[in-house]
Amino acid sequence: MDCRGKPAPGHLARAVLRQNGPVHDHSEVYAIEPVGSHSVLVGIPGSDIRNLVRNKKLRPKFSRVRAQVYCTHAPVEFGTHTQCELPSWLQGILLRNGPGMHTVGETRYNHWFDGLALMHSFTFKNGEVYYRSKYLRSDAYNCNIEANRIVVSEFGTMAYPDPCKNLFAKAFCYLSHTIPEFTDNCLINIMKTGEDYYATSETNFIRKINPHTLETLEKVDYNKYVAVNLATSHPHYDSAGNVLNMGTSIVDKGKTKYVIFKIPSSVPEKEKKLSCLKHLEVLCSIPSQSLLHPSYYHSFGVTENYIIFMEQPFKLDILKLATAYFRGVNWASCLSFHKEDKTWIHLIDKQTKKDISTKIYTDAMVLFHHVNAYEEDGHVVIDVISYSDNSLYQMFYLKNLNESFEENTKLTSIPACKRFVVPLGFGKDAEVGTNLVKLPSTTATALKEKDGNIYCQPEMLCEGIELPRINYDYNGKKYRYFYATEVRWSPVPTKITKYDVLTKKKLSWEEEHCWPAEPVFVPSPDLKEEDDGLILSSIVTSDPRKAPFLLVLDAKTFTEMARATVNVNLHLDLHGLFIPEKDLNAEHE
Ligand SMILES: CC1=C(/C=C/C(C)=C/C=C/C(C)=C/C=O)C(C)(C)CCC1
Ligand SMILES: [Fe+2]
Repeated sequence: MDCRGKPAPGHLARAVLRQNGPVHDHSEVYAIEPVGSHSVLVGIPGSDIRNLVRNKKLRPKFSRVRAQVYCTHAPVEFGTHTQCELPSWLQGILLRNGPGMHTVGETRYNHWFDGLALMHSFTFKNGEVYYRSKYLRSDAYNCNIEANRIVVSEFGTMAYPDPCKNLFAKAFCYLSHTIPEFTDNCLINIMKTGEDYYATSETNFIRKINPHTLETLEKVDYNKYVAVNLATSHPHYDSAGNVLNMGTSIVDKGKTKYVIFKIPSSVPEKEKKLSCLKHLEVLCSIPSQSLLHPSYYHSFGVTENYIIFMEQPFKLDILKLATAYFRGVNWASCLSFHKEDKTWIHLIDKQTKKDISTKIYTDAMVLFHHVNAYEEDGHVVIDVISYSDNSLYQMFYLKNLNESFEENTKLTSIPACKRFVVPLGFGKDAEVGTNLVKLPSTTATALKEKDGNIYCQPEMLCEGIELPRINYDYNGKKYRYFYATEVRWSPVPTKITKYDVLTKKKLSWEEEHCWPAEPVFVPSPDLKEEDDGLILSSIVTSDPRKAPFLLVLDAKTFTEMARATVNVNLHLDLHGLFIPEKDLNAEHE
């Protein structure tokens, strides 16, 4: 795919946020990009889902936007202005990613996860907040815009690039590769490698971006550096900033395996111009239980000494994937949940780079997000958010997200935060049937079975939460708090919650008509306790009279410190990261 793109929408709103100054400031705000021919999409009121729900017509395009900033104390009502308390140390960029455009010309994607990536940034600089959003100019985006219709397949939409061409020629082209060419519409997250930032999804492609301008840079194929067809968009980072990620290598040299790899955070001085990816190193691989049915996974866990991989029975069917194009079905239909199978818990020893030999398993489940994991007194504690089926993917079909979405999208299983505990001694000398978990703080169990396998049953921590985040300094370590959005029986989050895994108590923020995004924890520079810091979340509003805003909460008390109201339409997004000013390379500005 090498089609060249046309200018497309993007806008920047600048909002002055003065500390201890006037409590509200109706600042001059301007759009910086020429509004292109497709700009009408920028004018969609609110998030895509909100738009669908209210079934609004497209708004006319605009080239100027206004923003207001309100600095508030909690509890607040919209429009209440009190003294601003945004700390001066909050300097940097909150970068976010998610699906943004679901319609191209007359064609429409089927699934919310298909949307063309829209990146967002909130820049905190000298007491001012700047908001910017820009579509990722992926090849998928450029080809679609050029054709004025969807021509690149996404998760829930199979597209047919050239209907006028002989289908057999196309069929042959697809047959010659077992694994089809996947999209580079990197809509899920942002990854940092060294000084570079990438928009990421779950295919073999990532797209480098400029974190200051949100411009799209090189397209990188993981496959050039490591033999993977898929890779997660939830990598881990160690204290030196090295990236640890996992991908699936499908039927390569007759084998399907999960590959764990490291991308170093720096490259030798003489190679300064080269990307860290050139120094990617494979740490180890785990063979898939089945050649043609590898597990699907969205994230994985780490502790000080182990890498944790949950091989769940939510699986990709490779034969279905290879033939989906001719059968006229989407990639999503190649995933299926085998509820009668087990979920295998793999612990990979970082030192020996080997999967521990004991077989550890739990019941069938579907899991997307690991919350955190750590080692304690000879046990590995693994906190995840799991489902009892794959209804999550189902409910994000756009046909369900219409006016009656509350009825259509009732989850048949709600997300549950569960704690699994694996005893590291593996009960070599223990009797069959013994519970090997000796941690007094948990009700999770691990039973030794006749064949030496260990059967784990989790402790339920809480229900109805998704998009978990922690203070990342505690990643892989014993921790106490996580922050998440609260969802009940619908896909739309209505609260942000701080959960204390020790006391099982919750603190929440909510406001009428507010749909919060994933809460990002930013540690305070003089951090003494785990929750010394701020929570940043962008809030989409479901009432058109209420402007969306960036919310700043005190992570300790969960009280509101400030909100920056932006009079442009924010979209519901997926994931992102905060880049502290010290990590920003001023050269790119
Ligand atoms: C395109 C494509 C894929 C895309 C998956 C996506 C886009 C998943 C998004 C998951 C999210 C957002 C989960 C949230 O919890 C697959 C199935 C990996 C493989 C086939 C090609
Ligand atoms: Fe995710």
